[in-house]
Formats: sequence, structure tokens, C-alpha cells
Amino acid sequence: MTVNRKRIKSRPAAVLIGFMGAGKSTVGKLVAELLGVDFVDADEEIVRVVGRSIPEIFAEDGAPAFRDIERRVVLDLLTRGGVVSLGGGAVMTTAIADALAEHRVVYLSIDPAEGYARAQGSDRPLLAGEDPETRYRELLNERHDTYAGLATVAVDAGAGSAEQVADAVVAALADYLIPERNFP
Ligand SMILES: Nc1ncnc2c1ncn2[C@@H]1O[C@H](COP(=O)(O)OP(=O)(O)OP(=O)(O)O)[C@@H](O)[C@H]1O
Ligand SMILES: O=C(O)C1=C[C@@H](O)[C@@H](O)[C@H](O)C1
Ligand SMILES: [Mg+2]
Repeated sequence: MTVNRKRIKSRPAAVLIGFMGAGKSTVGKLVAELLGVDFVDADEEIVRVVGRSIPEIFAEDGAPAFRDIERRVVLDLLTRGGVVSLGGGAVMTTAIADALAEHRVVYLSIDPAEGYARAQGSDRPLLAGEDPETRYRELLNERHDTYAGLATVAVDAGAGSAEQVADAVVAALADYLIPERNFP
């Protein structure tokens, strides 16, 4: 799926979005290797800047404080090069969604059963409640249209290994990586 856009900034090469467990961190690193550019994961950058884990930030400061830090970190990362993978909820922050309109955005879509199987048992704070599988499905439903609406290209992250998904991302991005073809 492609979305027409007026103009795409030259940097970063690509910004990966999608729900928890889709593989943004894993596939983003592989895409960067294929393109020969740097990789940065926004969640890891938040942990580095704050000096605490994401569950600690949620527990000690609360979700709004996490989103505030995330907004500042992500808006900064969008001014740099390479491949940037965002946290699963970053697109729900209006300033981030607005900024993404000018970038090459890859939506890694994932079937809820497969995504939950990958994400379960981890320390993701939004899945820490009573019925994490139901919560996973609800949140994915809430966010799907936002992810899809921001996508320059969408790639099925459940179709094959992380390496195969990374190959599919590079193939899907090919036209958009050539500046003259940024206006398909
Ligand atoms: N294509 C794939 N096939 C099988 N397993 C995968 C694939 N891609 C990623 N995984 C595995 O799924 C799990 C979640 O991947 P990853 O942490 O990259 O997701 P994420 O989208 O970054 O999630 P979050 O939004 O929570 O940061 C990891 O254990 C990873 O190894
Ligand atoms: O989906 C979400 O809202 C989140 C996903 C993770 O990447 C982290 O950014 C955090 O756990 C929140
Ligand atoms: Mg991640």
C-alpha cells in the first residue's frame, strides 16, 4: 500500500512504525545494514537519555511523562540520518504524527495472534495488566488506522523471518529512496 505525499525529507532514510512485537527494532537494524546506514531505536534512545528502563519510567513518572520524553527524543531523531525505529505508541502523539507526514514511513503490520505471541512475556508496561492478550488486541485495533494513514509503504511483518521482512522493506522503499521519484 502506498500513500501519496507532497514531499519526503532526505533524512532519515526510513522511519519504522507499527505495534508491539511487529519487529520494528529487529527489522529496523537489518534494514539499516542492508542500506549501509546507521540505526537508532527510539525506545533505546529514551532509555539512554533518561538512564532508566521504560517500565521504570512508566512506573515512576507515569505514561504522560513517558510520552513527553518520547516526543522530544523522536522529534530529535527525525532530524538525523539512518533508519529510525519508533516505539509502538509514538504515532499517537500528535506532534510526532504531524512530523511523520514529511518522512519515508514504513508500517510493519502484524496479525494480532502473531504479534501477541512475539510480545508476550516481555516487560512492556502496557501489557502488564490482568488480560494482556485482550489489551493487545484492543490497542492494535485502536491504532491500526493511524499506522496505516501515516505509511508511505506498508509491509506484512508476519510474512517470513526478520531477514525476509527486511528484504521486503528495502524492496518496498526502492522507489522512494531515489529523490527524483519522491513524488509518485
Ligand atoms: N519476522 C519475524 N519472525 C519471527 N520473529 C520475529 C520477527 N521479527 C521480530 N521477531 C521477534 O519478535 C520479538 C519482538 O520484536 P521487536 O522487539 O523487534 O518488536 P518491536 O516492534 O520493536 O516491539 P516494541 O514496539 O515493543 O518495541 C523479538 O523476540 C524478535 O526477535
Ligand atoms: O505501544 C506502546 O505504547 C509502547 C511500545 C514500546 O515500544 C514502548 O515505547 C512502550 O512500552 C510503549
Ligand atoms: Mg522495539
